[in-house]
Amino acid sequence: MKVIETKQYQELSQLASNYISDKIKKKPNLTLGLATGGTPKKTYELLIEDHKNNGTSYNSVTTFNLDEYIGLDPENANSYHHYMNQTFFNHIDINRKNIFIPNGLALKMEQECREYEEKIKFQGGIDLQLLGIGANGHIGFNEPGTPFLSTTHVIELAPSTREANARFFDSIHDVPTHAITMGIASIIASKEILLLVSGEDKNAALKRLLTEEEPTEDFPASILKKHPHVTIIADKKALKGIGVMH
Ligand SMILES: N[C@@H]1[C@@H](O)[C@H](O)[C@@H](COP(=O)(O)O)O[C@@H]1O
Repeated sequence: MKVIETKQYQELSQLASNYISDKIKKKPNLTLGLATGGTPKKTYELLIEDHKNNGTSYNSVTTFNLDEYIGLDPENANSYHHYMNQTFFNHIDINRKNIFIPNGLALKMEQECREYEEKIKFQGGIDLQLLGIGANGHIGFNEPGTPFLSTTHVIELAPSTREANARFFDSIHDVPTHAITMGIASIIASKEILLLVSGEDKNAALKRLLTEEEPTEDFPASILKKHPHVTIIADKKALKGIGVMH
């Protein structure tokens, strides 16, 4: 895993945006895995700026999002469909038919999960997966204990995840209890992974990721150690007290 340290969140976002936009320039029909949450917000903002100022085109790009809450309508302000439209898709020239986000309202969830995996495979796999990390080490919504061999599935959210994400909702009672998420095996099948880590809240998780030895299902992000092409961009606060080789 290659670690790039930045001074703060702004610089982290700028590097991440440059990284992604360079990939698209090199491969205009890139298949991009996307993440939600607070961390990548600024990256999306800068990618939009880059699209407007430099003409980076998403016309041939295909995207797959990591996850979605179960039971939230795409119009719901807290759904990841809504987040992605508002934060990114509405502002770039992506072809709507090339956008894939798990359907949290599917009547047959098992079928939805299976078909999501098939769509990724049909597309030839994900070239670059953008990732964040939960304070408990979750990636996507794969909570501690999720099997490394998991593919897209429905998961019960950990109480700490619901608490952390309650900041986006009116009350913690409104945070869905379940989500549909790409599995750990689906994430790790991506050809390349870009993990963004910002702020002191993530310091302990990042420390565990960078220092502990063997991957363990108790700490989902630890699987990244087994992936041959992972780049971590982290700011000083996230890296506080962690010795990183430069
Ligand atoms: N499901 C998302 C993850 O995809 C995200 O990476 C993580 C961190 O979120 P944040 O960037 O807001 O800290 O938790 C959320 O629950």
